This record gives sequence, C-alpha cells and structure tokens, in this order.
Amino acid sequence: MKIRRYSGSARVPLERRAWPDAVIERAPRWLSTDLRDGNQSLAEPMTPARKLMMFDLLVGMGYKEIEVGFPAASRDDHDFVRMLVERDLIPDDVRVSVLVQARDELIERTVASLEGARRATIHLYAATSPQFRDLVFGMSRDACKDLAVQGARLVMKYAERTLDGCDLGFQFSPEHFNDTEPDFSLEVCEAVMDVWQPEAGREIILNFPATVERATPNVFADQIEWMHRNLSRREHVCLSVHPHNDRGTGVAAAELAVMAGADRIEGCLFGNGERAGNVCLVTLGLNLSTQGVDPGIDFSDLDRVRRTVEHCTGMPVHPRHPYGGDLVYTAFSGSHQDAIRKGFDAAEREAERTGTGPADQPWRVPYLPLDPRDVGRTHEAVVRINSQSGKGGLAYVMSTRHGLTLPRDLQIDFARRIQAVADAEGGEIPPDRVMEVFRREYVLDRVPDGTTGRGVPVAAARGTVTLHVDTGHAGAARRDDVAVYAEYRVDGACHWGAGIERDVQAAALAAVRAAVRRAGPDPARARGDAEEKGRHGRRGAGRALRVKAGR
Ligand SMILES: CC(=O)SCCNC(=O)CCNC(=O)[C@H](O)C(C)(C)COP(=O)(O)OP(=O)(O)OC[C@H]1O[C@@H](n2cnc3c(N)ncnc32)[C@H](O)[C@@H]1OP(=O)(O)O
Ligand SMILES: CC(C)C(=O)C(=O)O
Repeated sequence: MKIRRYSGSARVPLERRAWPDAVIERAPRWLSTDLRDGNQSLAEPMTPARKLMMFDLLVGMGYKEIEVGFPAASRDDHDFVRMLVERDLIPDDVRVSVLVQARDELIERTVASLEGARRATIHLYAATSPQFRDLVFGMSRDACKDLAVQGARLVMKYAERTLDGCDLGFQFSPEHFNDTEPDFSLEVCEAVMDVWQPEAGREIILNFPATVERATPNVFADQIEWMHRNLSRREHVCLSVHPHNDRGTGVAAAELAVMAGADRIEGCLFGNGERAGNVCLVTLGLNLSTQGVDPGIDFSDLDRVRRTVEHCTGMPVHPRHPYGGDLVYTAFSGSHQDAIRKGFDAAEREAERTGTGPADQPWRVPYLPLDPRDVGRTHEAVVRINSQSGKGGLAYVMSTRHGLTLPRDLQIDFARRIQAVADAEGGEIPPDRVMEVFRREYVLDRVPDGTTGRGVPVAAARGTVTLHVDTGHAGAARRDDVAVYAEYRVDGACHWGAGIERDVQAAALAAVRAAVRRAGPDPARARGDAEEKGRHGRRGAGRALRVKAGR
C-alpha cells in the first residue's frame, strides 16, 4: 500500500485552549440533513413519498430544524418543498431549510420554491479552501470571498421579492472549512455577515463543515474554538458544525466542537450521508442521554426509527451501529453475560430495598451502554448462547425465558452440557434449544399417568438428596407449575435431576427419580426415603431441603 499524506488540513495557532476542560451540560441545537446531505449521497434519491415519511419521522422525534432539500437540483427536490408549503405540512415550531450554491439562477429558483412558506431558512454555501480555489474555482481569495458575498446579496434580493411575510432565516457555510486557512474563513464569514447584518432577533447561522474529515477531532475542536473566539457579533451568530465521518471520528469531532463553543450540530440519523456519512444524530443524542443530559429528541422507539430510515434510504443499519444496531445490547461471551445478570439482579434488589422501580435508579449494569428498555428494546436478547457463553448467561436465559432459577451447582453442570452441544453443533443455541437440552438431561419423560412422579421405579440406595425448590413460576411448562431440583450425591459424584409439576410434592418426586436415574442402575434403596422426604418439600426462596436418601 502506498502511504501518502493529505496535503492541506488547516491547523490553527490556538493557545490556552479551553475545550479540553469543558463539560457538555445541555444539548446543542440539532439540524437533520437526512433529506439533503443524506439524500444526495444515495444511489437512488428518495421519492417525495419517502421524503415525506422521513420528514414525519424527524418531526415526530422532535427535530426542530430540518434541511429538506436542494430545490434547484431536481424536480423531486423542488416538488417536495412545494408539497410541504402548499399542504401546510410544516408544524409551527419547525424550521425547514434549503441549500443552494452561490449562483444567481440557482438562488432565484431556490427562493421561488419557498414561496408561501411561513418560516424557512436559506442555506448558501461556497467552498473556501485553497484546494477548491485552485482546482475547482480557479479563483483568488478575494474572488472567492466575493462569490460568497454576491450569493448572500442575491438571497436577500430574491427573498425580498418573493418571500414577503416569511420569517426568513439565513445560513452560510464555507464549504471545506476544515481545510481552509482560519483567517480566510473568518474574513469570508465577516463579509457575509456584513450583508445579512445579524442583530437581536435576526441571527445568522454560520455553519462550519468538515466537508471531508481529514484530521484528528482535536484539530477540528481547535478550529471551532478559534472561530468562537474571533467572530464578531458572536451573540447573534449561531455557530454550527457539520462533521463528516471519513476518518470514523465524526461523533468525537462534533462533541469536541460543542465543548469548543459550537451551538448547533448538523447530521443524519444513523450517519447516512456522503462517503462514510454525516455525523450520526442517534449516537450524538444518546451519548448525551447516557451522560444525564436530555437531548430533546425522542429515541424511545429506536427500532421504528431504524426501520423507517432503512426503508427511506434503502440501506441497512449495521448490526453494530451504536445504540441502534441489532447486536449492540447482546452479549455472547460468558463473563459479560455473568456480569449483566448480576447487574440486573443488583438493580432489582436495590429497587426492592428502596421501594422504587429498577428504571428509577442510575444505570449500573456492566457491558450495557444503557437500559435497552429506554430505547424500546427488551431485556430478552441481552444474553444469547453460543460456544463463548458460560453458566451465568445460561442461568439468565433459563430464568428470563423459561422461568427457572437454577441452583449454582446445577448451572455449572448444565453449562458443561451446553458447551458440549455448542462444540458439536456450532453456532447459536436459541432459548428453546437450551430448554430442550435441559429437559433431555435433567427431566424424566412424562409417563402414561401424566406425571413423572409415579410409576417409574426409583433405584437408589446410598448417598444424600438435597432438594432445591424453585419459587419462580416454571414458564417452561404451565404458568402455575413448580420446579424442584434434586442434587443426588453418591460415591463422591453428584447427579442432578429436575421435576416440573403442578405441585411441589410431585415435582420433588420427579426430580429425585430423575437424579437417581442419572446416577445409573445401582442402588435400590433410595426410593422410599426420597419419596418420604420429598413429601416434606417446602417452597421458599433459596431454601434447600436436605433429605437423607439411603444409609
Ligand atoms: C458538500 C456538499 O454536500 S455541497 C452540496 C452538493 N450537492 C449537490 O451537488 C446536489 C445538487 N447539485 C446538483 O443538482 C447540481 O450540481 C446543480 C444543479 C447544483 C448544478 O448543476 P450543473 O451546473 O449542471 O453542474 P455542476 O454541479 O457540475 O456545476 C459545477 C459548477 O458549479 C460551481 N460551483 C460549485 N460549488 C459552488 C458554489 N458553492 N457556489 C458557486 N458555484 C459553485 C463549480 O465551480 C462549477 O462551475 P463551472 O461550471 O464554472 O465549472
Ligand atoms: C454544504 C455543506 C454544509 C456540506 O454539506 C459539507 O460541506 O459537507
């Protein structure tokens, strides 16, 4: 592979930077550009119907600023804007924006597309980086600045003519800001501000894109802090950032930018967008939420959000995508599963102790970034079994999926058997298969009289039987079934059996018979003793009834 350095990220001479010590204590303003930057990156851009579905989703989630297209680009983009305006589909508390280049005829058409809108923002952009000036525009710095200034003037000219009565906002982006000399970005922005004249009640949005992410996120943070410190009329400027994810650090860049003074972030759901995507709004929002900061966006049904995004973009969300991927709340590895189970148990105990619900406590469960229920998932799939799993995970599946709380030594015994199945069969062992193996290993088949407790001869003579009565309902069978586990120790070995029956006595007998049967064909004397002691079985959390079976 050839190693070539990109020539051109612009570093700023920042001294005594403040952003490293900053803490984000409130959410920035969000702008969703799913319908513009997200849409322009699709092989098949969204139809107006899909755009509307995405728009409704964004509005429903609580986004208040939505870039709805590039009306001069295509008929679909233009028609969609007209549809929103003419059908009055934009809620009063939502501001839509449209993007345009600094080109006269495009600006005229773009402004015209908004005719009749009550509130809207025109977003003008012009690239400012030396590479763009040299390679694409063939312009000097002054000519490039002029392009932006002329663009701003044209927006105002056409808006005055066409958008009477519209609460008009204005946004300017020096495209490739992250590659642009900082003093030149500042010069262009100041010149554009001189045209728009921001003041109280007339903000300007200055949006700084990392059009192609080229450097570590600290470099972007420095650039933003430098702009934040040096822009004039700062109180009337909404300082916005627009990170891309080419180096995979779009989220970090956005967060550090907020620490450095940014007020607003532009991005897309699940990081759709040009090349490696725009910064992901879902990750940013839920990152805040897990720090205890309200993002102001509703993520409570994240699977529905994901399905809608997948439908509209025609692209699947990766199973490992932060917060929204299929597998991000699932552990296969044993030690993770064990810690998760203990974390859930501790939360329940704490809830009981304090008389609160588990959801009211701070989230402390290891290996899970948040409570899956907070984003509309369940706890069912947090543990899945394969060859990497251990007894803790198995106990979790048995308890949550089948209602059986296995004693620790039985968990160990069962884990060995499941491991053998996993090694032999490979792949995942779904919960029903786990139960099938449990029944095969520990539960006697039902006999013609309908129970496992009678009619099967018990042959046991020596050893001890300890009965463990399960207090949970045995979801594996009927809701009101009782499970009893028999731990039969004989000749230095331990044999487990389980009984799942309507009442505790029948379950105890069945468990003893199963354990004795598993011990092999030997002793014949345990039967009477075990049946006698089983009759005294009691239900109770964690209670083990010791029964001497044989002498
Ligand atoms: C970083 C971003 O995401 S920016 C947004 C990019 N999005 C899009 O491009 C999607 C929508 N775009 C389009 O549909 C088309 O490109 C249109 C309608 C805007 C323009 O179409 P066309 O003029 O036919 O073609 P094209 O895009 O190739 O034009 C490029 C010209 O625009 C110029 N240009 C590029 N950006 C800008 C800008 N911000 N302001 C002014 N001129 C610009 C180029 O220098 C080039 O000029 P030239 O014709 O003198 O060489
Ligand atoms: C137009 C600007 C904001 C943009 O999309 C980019 O630079 O990525």
